[in-house]
Amino acid sequence: VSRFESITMAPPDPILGVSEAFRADTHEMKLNLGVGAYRTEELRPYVLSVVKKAENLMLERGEFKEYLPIEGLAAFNKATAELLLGADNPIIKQQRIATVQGLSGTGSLRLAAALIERYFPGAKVLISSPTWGNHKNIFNDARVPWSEYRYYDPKTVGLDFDGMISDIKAAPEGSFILLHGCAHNPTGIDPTPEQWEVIADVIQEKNHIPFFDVAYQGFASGSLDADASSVRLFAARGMELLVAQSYSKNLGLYAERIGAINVVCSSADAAARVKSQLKRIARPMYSNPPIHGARIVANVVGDPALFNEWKEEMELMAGRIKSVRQKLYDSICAKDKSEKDWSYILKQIGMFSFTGLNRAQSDNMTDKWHVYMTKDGRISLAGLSAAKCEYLADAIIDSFY
Ligand SMILES: Cc1[nH+]cc(COP(=O)(O)O)c(/C=N/[C@@H](CC(=O)O)C(=O)O)c1O
Repeated sequence: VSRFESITMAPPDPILGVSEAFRADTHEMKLNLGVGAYRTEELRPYVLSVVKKAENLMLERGEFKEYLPIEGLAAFNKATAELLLGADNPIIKQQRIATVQGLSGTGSLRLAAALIERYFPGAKVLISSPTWGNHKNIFNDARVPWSEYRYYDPKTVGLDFDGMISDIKAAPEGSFILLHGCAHNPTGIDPTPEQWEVIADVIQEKNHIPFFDVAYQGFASGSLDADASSVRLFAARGMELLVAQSYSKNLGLYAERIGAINVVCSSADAAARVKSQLKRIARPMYSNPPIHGARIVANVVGDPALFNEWKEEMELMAGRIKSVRQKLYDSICAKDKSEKDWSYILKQIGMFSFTGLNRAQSDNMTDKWHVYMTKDGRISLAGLSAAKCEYLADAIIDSFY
């Protein structure tokens, strides 16, 4: 008998497991709308041209592969903080931000969770209901207690703002409030600028700590600055806050695992101490981060021509998703003879559309139509081509009724 007899088979991941099922499907019309990964109109993965240019530059230079410092590549850490807050943000000059390169968004969230577990015993993290599927795993494994604040209102397929505010108000003082900086996953519903002001008010009133997950900066609206406006609003109020960043989507660096955890503190001294403890957590976890993705980001952001070309490519990617969102909406409306109001599909922003399909209806999408999506009713528009919108509209209407 094996010594590992007690280890049972783990269930497939709710998001990454969908791609596994998709690959196993041989049906010619199969469509993968599961994982949030950008695809071109031809439904192929997309390597941004600025990434290829940066990599050619790096090859020509023939750079070393020595260990990075525990906190990561300095040029990357500088660039990522400036992208987040704006290069001229006084916080940066005052050295009040602790930035540590992380293993993309997930690894950065995990570092922050470990810091919370170690230095805020008993503190809770409030996460939106629903939220990105891996948030609960990250805090569970880091042994950080969490609870949910209301976010999605199924009646309006919109934001339950009053519920959100009252749940944040009711949380124990000094809780961490996990907020999606832009392009909320899975709902695609973001607070308005006015609502962000109220969210900041209640977090300040209750002495909570804002904790942003920014995985789509520049990818949601096409503008790096617009997508960072929620974070910058809180920072401008002088609030201390945490921000996890990812370059998986906006620079297409998914498998390079490049991101960062940023902690904005009220003093440079506090930032230095926080950074030192983040390093102490990272060293036994993975020692130091991978260099390739960090160099790509630093090279793209550091070269004005590449930086501008990146912004153009982000607008292109965001533009394709917006147009395929519109085309899906038009296809559904043309086919659906009922009075149902599908406009929520248009109002949502970012990579995803929250269709409102329940578990059984989502199963029908897969079992009958070979459309792969997460069981919470989320579809990744990044995996949809204009050519497939009619087919998807048929599948959605068939599954809804
Ligand atoms: C909100 C959010 N935060 C963090 C991540 C982590 O991404 P990373 O590659 O670790 O930087 C993702 C990824 N979301 C997509 C992929 C995934 O589930 O890992 C998704 O929701 O499909 C998010 O949607």
